[in-house]
Order: sequence, then structure tokens, then C-alpha cells
Amino acid sequence: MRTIDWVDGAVEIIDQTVLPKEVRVLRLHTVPELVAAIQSLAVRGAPALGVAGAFGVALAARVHADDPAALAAAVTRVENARPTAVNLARGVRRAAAQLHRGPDAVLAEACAIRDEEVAASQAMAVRGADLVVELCGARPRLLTHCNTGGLAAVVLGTALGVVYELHRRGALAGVVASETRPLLQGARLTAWELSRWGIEHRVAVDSAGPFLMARGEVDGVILGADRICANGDVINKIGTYAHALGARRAGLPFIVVAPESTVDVSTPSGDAVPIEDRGAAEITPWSDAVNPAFDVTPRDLVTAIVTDQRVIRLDRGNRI
Ligand SMILES: CSC[C@@H](O)[C@@H](O)C(=O)COP(=O)(O)O
Repeated sequence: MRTIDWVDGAVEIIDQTVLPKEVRVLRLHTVPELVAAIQSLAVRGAPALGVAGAFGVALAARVHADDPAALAAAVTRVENARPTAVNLARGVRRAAAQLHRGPDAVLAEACAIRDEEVAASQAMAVRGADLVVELCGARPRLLTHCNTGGLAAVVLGTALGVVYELHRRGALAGVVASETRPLLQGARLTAWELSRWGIEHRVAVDSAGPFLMARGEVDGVILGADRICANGDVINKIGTYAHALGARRAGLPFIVVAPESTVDVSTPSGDAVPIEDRGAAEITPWSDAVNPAFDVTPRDLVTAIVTDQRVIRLDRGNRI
């Protein structure tokens, strides 16, 4: 099942704001509807955002075919809907590069991006599972954070695709899904996807992660990325850095799985990445708040990055 697609002239997504209580399909016909879905996290996760961005340009190209100024403004709105995951701007720019050839060419490019992400998920699952067995043992217990499944990547996913592949091989002893405050992508979305796949798992509060590692309850950490910088710094959901510190202290492998579409060599390091702050309303009605949605894990805490094309062993000095 594709969690985002182009169907009969509209973008169809599974509304991730209402899972797991309800499986609701949303049809998005306009750029404002698509931007609202991105900003509410009805569609989210770096690879899925790349596809959403490209489909957004396809919507804009149809509606504003005769109005170049309105078309440019709509494309910019989609590109700026969220700032951190590089896939969104990248998907938008790739699709927008076809605008001079007309709406059908834009849609074809967006569908190509979708298909590339599907293929990338399958490649990462196999390569990542091989690496996990090498680094974490034959039947590891893994901790993951946020949601990196098909919901975040059209089908299968990045880190969660690796988890699925290990399960398929009979090479998985357990999964801890870190709940992922404040929007609970782990407790709601990852738990839902693991249940659908028949994979046993336990949800833990985010702050339990480093303690579970110290107590010997997991053999490795595997998660995704929203942007991988030229120096190897990894930008991912807030809480990732704490898990990386815990893994280092416990001597555990810390593995990042992301497609090449998330690798951004034009961003030199984590310092240069705009980190979305989602405001106080998401976390407290009583106080001002600081609510960074992502953090920066420095490259020296990362054991390896698995993409659809390669394994980058940062622990061995490999470079992006
Ligand atoms: C395969 S998804 C990798 C990342 O995009 C994921 O870990 C993440 O941080 C998503 O953040 P979100 O704010 O839910 O879009």
C-alpha cells in the first residue's frame, strides 16, 4: 500500500494525524490543502515529504497554467511548508525544473520521484539488514525513534524497512519504539506499522532509551534522517541526539538509514540546518516553550549511514 500517491488528479495520503484510531484517506486537490497537510503532519517523514512536494508542484502546474506569477508563488509556498527535511525542497525543485515542459511533464517527474523512493526503500532494507546483523549480532533487539516506515516513505520505509527485513529473515529478537514526544510518531505510527507487520514491540518513553541501553536491553539503535550534512552530521527527530549519546556510553552501534535523496552535501554541517520550532501549543497550554522538532547528532556519534546505494562507515573514517 502506498501511503502517498497521485490518484485521479489529486494527491491521496493516509492522514497521519488520526492514526492509529482511524485509517482515513485524504484527497488533496489544491496547493493550500497540500501545504496544510504538510504543516499539520498529516503527511510527514523526509522521503514522503519529497514526494508530497513534487506532487504539490504538479497540482500548482494544473491550476496556474496561465498565470506564471501565481504558479511561482504556489511553488514557493510548497517548498517553504517545512524547513528541515531536505527532501521537501529537493522534490519541489526537481518537479519545478519540468514546468517549462508543461503539467504532464511535471507530474511524470513527481511520479518518478515516488517510484525512486519505493526502490530506495527496498534497497536500504536489504543492505541495512546485512549491516545490522554484522554490527549488532544474528538476532538483535533494536531501538528505533520516530516513524521511519512506509508512512514516512511511500512504502516499507528506511530504518523501519530494515526492521521489517530482519523480521522477514527471522533475524529479529525485539523492537523498542521510542514514543517520540510531543506528536508520538513512535507510539502511534511506528507501533501501528509494526502491529500490521506482526512484529512484536514495546513502546518506551523517549527518556527511557539511554537507560534501556545502559541496562543491556537493546543491541543497537536504528533510525532515519531528515538531512545528512556533508560532514556526516545527522539531522533527525528531536530525541535522536540523546539516543546517540546513550548508545555511545553503552558501546552500542548507532545506525542511520536514509535514501540518497536525504544526503545534502551542499549543507556543510548541522550548524547550517534550519531547525523547525513548532511552537508552544503542541506541548503546553500554560507557558512559553521551546519546541525544536529536530536535533543534530554529530558525526562522531554515528557508527554508519546506510543509503540505497552505499554503506558509509563513519566509525572507520569513511566520508559522505
Ligand atoms: C524515513 S523518515 C526519517 C525522518 O524524516 C523521521 O525520522 C523524522 O524525523 C520525521 O519527522 P516529522 O516531524 O515526523 O516529519
